[in-house]
Amino acid sequence: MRYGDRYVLQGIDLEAYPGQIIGYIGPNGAGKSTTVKIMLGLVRGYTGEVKLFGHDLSEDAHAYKRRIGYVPEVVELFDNLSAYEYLTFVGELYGLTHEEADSKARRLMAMFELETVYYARINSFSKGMRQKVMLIASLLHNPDVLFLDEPLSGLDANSVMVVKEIMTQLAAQGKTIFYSSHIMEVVEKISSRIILIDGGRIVADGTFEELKAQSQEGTLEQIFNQLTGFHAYKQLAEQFVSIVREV
Ligand SMILES: Nc1ncnc2c1ncn2[C@@H]1O[C@H](COP(=O)(O)OP(=O)(O)OP(=O)(O)O)[C@@H](O)[C@H]1O
Repeated sequence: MRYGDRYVLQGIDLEAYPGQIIGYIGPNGAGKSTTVKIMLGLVRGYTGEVKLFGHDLSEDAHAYKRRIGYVPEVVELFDNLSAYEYLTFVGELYGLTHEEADSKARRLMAMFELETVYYARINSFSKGMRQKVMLIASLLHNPDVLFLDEPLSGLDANSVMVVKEIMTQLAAQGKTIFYSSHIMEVVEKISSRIILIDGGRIVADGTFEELKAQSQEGTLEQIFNQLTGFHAYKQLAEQFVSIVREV
């Protein structure tokens, strides 16, 4: 995949299966979001083959989109709508009736203790509340594949535990979850498979135990640093602070 004359993905070759939670990680700008956007049909112009549920993406975009859920990293849209309006709108886009979407959305909001703000505008919500609304929106239509970009961002400690457990249970029921995050501790614990990309290429692909054995490092953070060739964090921080202190 290239933007202009710059290649941002260079031969990403992977297959994902039902029940996998794939921690899709890499440094800023590595190409994670671009991969996800290609699979969602949001960007075109790539070369190579992308198949979802065994069908090439170019065949019938509409049919497979109903089987996908997506939580984007940055949520700015639909701020003027209430949670009720937004969730029923999304539910209907995915083929639910208004009543089905409303009933499901209302009950899922209540599970996150957000029943009292169901009719409030999203622009009055905290970051964590918005994140919960986005998670509900991505799941209303019971998708088979989920793309989650920093899904725990802004969530408090209790909600983090609930959402992690929801992901585990969804995967146990055969859903495939693509999980992009920079929080290595969570990726390490939750993923059944970890794919590390750097500079548009896959540099590691396996279970945490396999990656650990290959790299002889103890934590995913250390494996990440080793495989992306980054060791100089202390010096970098020192230089940063010394510039800050120049006045
Ligand atoms: N629309 C675009 N036009 C031009 N270049 C782009 C565009 N979108 C992304 N890029 C470039 O493609 C590269 C990969 O970006 P991408 O957003 O996929 O990275 P990422 O791994 O998701 O990063 P992050 O961890 O920061 O979210 C970056 O160098 C970025 O500048």
